[in-house]
Amino acid sequence: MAEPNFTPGLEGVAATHSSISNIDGVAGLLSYRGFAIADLVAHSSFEEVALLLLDGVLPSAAGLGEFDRGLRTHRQVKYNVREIMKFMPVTGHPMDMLHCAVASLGMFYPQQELSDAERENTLHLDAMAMRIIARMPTIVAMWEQMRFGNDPIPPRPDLGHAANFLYMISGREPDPAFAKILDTCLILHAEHTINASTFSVLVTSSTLTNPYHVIGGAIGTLAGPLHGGANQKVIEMLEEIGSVQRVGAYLDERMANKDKIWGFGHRVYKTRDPRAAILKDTMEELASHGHLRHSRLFEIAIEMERQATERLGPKGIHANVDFYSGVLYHEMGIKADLFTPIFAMARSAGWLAHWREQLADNRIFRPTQVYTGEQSQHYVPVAERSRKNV
Ligand SMILES: CC(=O)SCCNC(=O)CCNC(=O)[C@H](O)C(C)(C)COP(=O)(O)OP(=O)(O)OC[C@H]1O[C@@H](n2cnc3c(N)ncnc32)[C@H](O)[C@@H]1OP(=O)(O)O
Ligand SMILES: O=C([O-])CC(=O)C(=O)O
Repeated sequence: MAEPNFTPGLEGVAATHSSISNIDGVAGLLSYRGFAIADLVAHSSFEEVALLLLDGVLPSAAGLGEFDRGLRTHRQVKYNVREIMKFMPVTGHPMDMLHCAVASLGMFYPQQELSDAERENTLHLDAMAMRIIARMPTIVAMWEQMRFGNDPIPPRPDLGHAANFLYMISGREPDPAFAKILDTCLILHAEHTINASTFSVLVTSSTLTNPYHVIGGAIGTLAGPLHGGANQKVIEMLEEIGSVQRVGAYLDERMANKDKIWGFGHRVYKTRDPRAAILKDTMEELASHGHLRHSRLFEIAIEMERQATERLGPKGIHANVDFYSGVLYHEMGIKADLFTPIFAMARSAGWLAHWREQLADNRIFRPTQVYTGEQSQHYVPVAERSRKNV
């Protein structure tokens, strides 16, 4: 039998057909359902983008209103979820908490498997997706209060998705400029073709399991530092560098040790990630209007991007979305370990769009492998094995 082809990391291998988003990694372009992300950031909201991703078309005013009302209505999570969270160690990472809490939703909103009729009922799938998108920010914000010994702050139905999250994590009336920045970040993080966590969505969805397992698995995949977890690593790296003057020496040392520069490089983009450009411009603009400080970390980030691009740019390695998102959140006073959970809150929209797309034309994922192990071994009983078998 012919040996199957193996491509490490499945680089360039198409895992599905999809009409959800598209990347031109050479030109540095990203669109959702054919709409350029810059247009969506300029004219849309996370709520509308989530519905666009799920349904494939820009919603009517009535459709958007209904979806938005649904999100606001379903923000509360059952009291039992809070009871489970009480047993989690407060020192645990919020991504670990989110993974467990979202997976636990399957027990409180049971849906072990979807019937054929349910899988074909797009309204039913939309409603399930909407509830998950609505509840993830509440879970993250509950944890932010509970881990410091406070009671969770109930969601406010009069606030939009981004503003309500800022309210729940701080207990303060959100600054509209910050709510707008967070809305921009949520739009930019909502979807990105078949990245690692979305690939996990395809695989999990293809077994017809419930969407809580699908999203739980995706959260776990996003948490890693080579993927969504890089945004926290970036801010820790900038803190470690400490000053603009130390950027060059830091880069020299990491590159000499062949260590990665966090927030740089991408499997698909061989130029600057268009989202990094929008996030940096957003920061510059807000700083120039006095909404954000032009802080030490932002100055270090700018110098870091300049020097790292000088060295790595010729290899096609540039700043990615994780490079500036963390700096923005940091400037808004959000703790570093919440950066990846915020990414997950946004990406839930794209994940659930892929869940729906997979269900619409499903075949279980079952790739093959190139076997590299032993053949035809002779079994030796334990008493007869020599020490070198240990
Ligand atoms: C939301 C997101 O997931 S965006 C990505 C977030 N992740 C990061 O920022 C972590 C840092 N970046 C990386 O680890 C990688 O660039 C990834 C994981 C994003 C992409 O990985 P891959 O496409 O598999 O590229 P790979 O890791 O094989 O790198 C190819 C070459 O570029 C180099 N390279 C890639 N990224 C970096 C980086 N950030 N810093 C230094 N060198 C890098 C590698 O060392 C390798 O060099 P070599 O050919 O001399 O051995
Ligand atoms: O696409 C990827 O490989 C990583 C990702 O999720 C993103 O950049 O948003």
